[in-house]
Amino acid sequence: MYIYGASGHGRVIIDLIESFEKIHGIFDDNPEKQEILGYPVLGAIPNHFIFKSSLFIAIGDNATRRRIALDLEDRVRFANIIHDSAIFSKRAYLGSGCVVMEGAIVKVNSTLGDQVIVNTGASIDHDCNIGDYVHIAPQATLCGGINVGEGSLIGANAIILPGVQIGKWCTVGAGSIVHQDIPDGHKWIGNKVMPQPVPMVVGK
Ligand SMILES: CC(=O)SCCNC(=O)CCNC(=O)[C@H](O)C(C)(C)COP(=O)(O)OP(=O)(O)OC[C@H]1O[C@@H](n2cnc3c(N)ncnc32)[C@H](O)[C@@H]1OP(=O)(O)O
Repeated sequence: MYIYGASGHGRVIIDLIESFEKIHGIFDDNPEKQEILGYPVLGAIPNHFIFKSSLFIAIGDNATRRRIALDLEDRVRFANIIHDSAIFSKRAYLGSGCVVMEGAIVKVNSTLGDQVIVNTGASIDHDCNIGDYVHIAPQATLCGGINVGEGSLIGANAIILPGVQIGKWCTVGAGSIVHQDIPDGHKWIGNKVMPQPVPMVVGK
């Protein structure tokens, strides 16, 4: 597997996979990144680089992960990573480029889109629909029947009550309790939605 991204999330992914997966190379556009956890960083991906295995985009920022995935989707297959300690229902589904980290749970009839991060100990209960480029942060709890739109961040330890619909490119603050639907592009902090939307990601 190749890895794109040599910052914090890159370290997490290397640490997660290196015991069972050969790392063929690590890329990062930032020339100052020369080394990560003892592995050399090869710089940006050259234009005509031929990948001999799949790639994982190890970038936590949802909009950046989306941009890179759209740039590279015609050139390489994206890997999925599900840690051994995660519980991923045999009746749950996922796209490509996703990671389900240590102790996370994805239950029956739930679906992850592409490039989704289900971080450490997060719990996605039955019949949830998680859009592309979403990040469910550590220990967040999604009850049953929740939709999370493309690009949204569910902060650490947030709780989303059953059936809530969260729009695209929303942010839910750490530790929040979300009891109502959130429109596209809005931020929710604590127990209420903020009045002003944030700019949505459009185009490539
Ligand atoms: C492995 C990992 O690290 S994965 C990383 C996962 N990331 C997270 O879980 C972080 C999620 N992000 C947050 O919780 C952020 O604080 C946000 C997005 C909710 C708010 O960010 P900003 O819009 O920059 O707001 P800002 O920091 O200016 O705070 C605005 C107000 O909300 C308060 N506030 C910020 N976050 C929270 C929160 N989670 N809960 C309650 N209040 C909060 C601030 O104290 C401030 O209050 P004030 O106006 O009375 O001073």
